[in-house]
Amino acid sequence: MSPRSRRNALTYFNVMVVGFSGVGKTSFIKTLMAALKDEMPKDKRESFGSQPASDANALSGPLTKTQKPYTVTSGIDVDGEKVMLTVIDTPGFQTDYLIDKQLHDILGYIEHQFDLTLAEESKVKRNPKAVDTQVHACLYVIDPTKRALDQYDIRILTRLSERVNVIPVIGKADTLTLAQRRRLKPTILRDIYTNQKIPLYGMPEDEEDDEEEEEEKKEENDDDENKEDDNKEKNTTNGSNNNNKGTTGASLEDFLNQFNYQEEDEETQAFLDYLKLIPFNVIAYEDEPETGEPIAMEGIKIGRDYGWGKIDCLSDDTSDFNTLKTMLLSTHRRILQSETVERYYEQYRTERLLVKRATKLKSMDVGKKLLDDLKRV
Ligand SMILES: Nc1nc2c(ncn2[C@@H]2O[C@H](COP(=O)(O)OP(=O)(O)OP(=O)(O)O)[C@@H](O)[C@H]2O)c(=O)[nH]1
Repeated sequence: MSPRSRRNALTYFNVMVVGFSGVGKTSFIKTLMAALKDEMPKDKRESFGSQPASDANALSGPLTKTQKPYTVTSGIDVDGEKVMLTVIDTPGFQTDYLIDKQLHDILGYIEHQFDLTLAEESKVKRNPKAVDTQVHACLYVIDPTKRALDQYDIRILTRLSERVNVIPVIGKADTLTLAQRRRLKPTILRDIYTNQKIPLYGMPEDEEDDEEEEEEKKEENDDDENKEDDNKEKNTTNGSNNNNKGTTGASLEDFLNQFNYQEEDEETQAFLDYLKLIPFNVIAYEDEPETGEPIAMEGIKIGRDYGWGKIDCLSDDTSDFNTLKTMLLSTHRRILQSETVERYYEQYRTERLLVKRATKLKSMDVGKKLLDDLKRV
């Protein structure tokens, strides 16, 4: 697509926010929408025309507990490109008993969007204006009161990452001191990368299928001169085109230390920047209890007032909110979109086809058996 037609085309980008109850999911979404609204003049917003169905009023008024998933949509301009951003808020996880049921519902929502694409693809005449509702990214908001991920977080993250690009975020980061932030981050990463090997978005993968391993060994024997390159190819990053692999038992920091940032291409640099920052620390704005609007503060549009000090939610000095926003909407958006199609949707489609084939074969077997039985009668 030429840069010009890319500018005119409308692209859909859908982000889901998931986590335990009370970690600040709805507040984060309100902060994101407020920040985007602030960046984009009203007339430009209106130029997007009709928007996909969304619960436009869901974010207005005082904060309440989210009871069922809902979406909020906003047309935004990203580097001259029209993006229809939809954010999906989900009810927070609560008790052990409900976690699997809630997880099942969330995964069901994600899979339903794949089914919609499958149905559209199987039409003789496809709708060129079909809305892309696939979930391109899922922010998992981690409870800042935890010292590390617990078994539930690990279970949820593992299941989610089978279907969607999962990005870890620490909510309410203002409730942590700098030392606490510094301790929590590596602990979370150790669990995700070193101990549990959960393939979240961008995570280096160290598991190779046997075929690949054998091929590499063969290549090493065949061409000694290419040894150095082959070693580099032992690394692969989830969601990236580069082939950089982690080493079993090593930390994410060890993995990152293998790179010479300046010498890498733009996409690898984008991944290195991302991996250095996860899990992102975010702080949501403080709302007026009656209206739900940001509290009024001199010189700060969206922030929090502690009495002893104020913070600007958009300032890079206090949180990673701004960086996360840029990463999602600008530097990583296209990769997240293509990963959704190439990795998750394709995987889902293959699974569905296999199930269909197995059912067909089973019914053929049953039919054949019936015929055989009838012949015998
Ligand atoms: N200090 C602080 N408080 C926050 C922040 N974000 C949200 N809160 C507060 O945390 C409480 C819960 O926030 P919500 O946004 O409703 O949390 P949620 O995860 O959507 O909760 P559920 O709807 O139950 O799933 C509210 O009292 C918010 O004001 C934050 O960044 N810092």
